[in-house]
Amino acid sequence: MLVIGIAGGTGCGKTTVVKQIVDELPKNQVVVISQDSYYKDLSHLTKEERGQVNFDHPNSIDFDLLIDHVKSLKKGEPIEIPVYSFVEETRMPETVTAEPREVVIVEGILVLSNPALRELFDIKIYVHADSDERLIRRLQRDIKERGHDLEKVLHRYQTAVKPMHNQFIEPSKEFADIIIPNNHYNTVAVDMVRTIINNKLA
Ligand SMILES: Nc1ncnc2c1ncn2[C@@H]1O[C@H](COP(=O)(O)OP(=O)(O)O)[C@@H](O)[C@H]1O
Ligand SMILES: Nc1ccn([C@@H]2O[C@H](COP(=O)(O)O)[C@@H](O)[C@H]2O)c(=O)n1
Repeated sequence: MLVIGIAGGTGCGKTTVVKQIVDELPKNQVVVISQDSYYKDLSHLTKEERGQVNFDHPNSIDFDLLIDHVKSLKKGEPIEIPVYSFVEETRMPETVTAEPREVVIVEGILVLSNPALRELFDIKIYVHADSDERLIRRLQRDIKERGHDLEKVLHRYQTAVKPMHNQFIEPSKEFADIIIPNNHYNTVAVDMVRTIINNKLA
């Protein structure tokens, strides 16, 4: 089994890069786990209280469960991935079953910042895009897909996203084996990662 960690700031293109990698591999060879699925359950808080949470701090993530799940997959055991709602800003009651596969991809802003999780990765990738580019992408996505308004996105960006990026995410770049520049779509880098995966699997 090959376990790949893919980190990078919000809007850098992690999900897009993962999709580009996975699209070229046989479906039954890959399982993708998103750190976003492991936001802690906040159903005991009101929606307004949940809106005040710093979702970019490592404490907002249930890393213990995420680490347990990666270890289970490595042992060949299936896992029950929590379902997270960005609109409700909490965990949903249902889970999704994921089976172990030859390639396991774990993607999320903080996946290279946690030492115990990092240790489980065979390949560590950091996707880089400049902060202005990421903010533009984030604004478009959060307004369109996550039901936030302009003021909320900008407030969060200034109070949580940017400071946490500088404190935890950007410094985790030093642990990466590969850094993918993604201000523009980077097909060459994606091809190289695919080749590395195919060589490892051969
Ligand atoms: N290289 C790129 N150039 C322009 N837009 C991009 C690029 N990569 C991703 N995007 C767009 O930016 C937004 C955020 O990308 P996404 O892959 O969801 O980032 P992340 O998972 O890192 O938050 C999406 O709308 C996506 O289509
Ligand atoms: N309820 C939430 C939970 C998280 N976020 C933001 O998601 C970002 C991480 O996801 P990416 O796909 O962008 O990597 C993170 O920056 C959180 O601020 C949110 O907006 N609402």
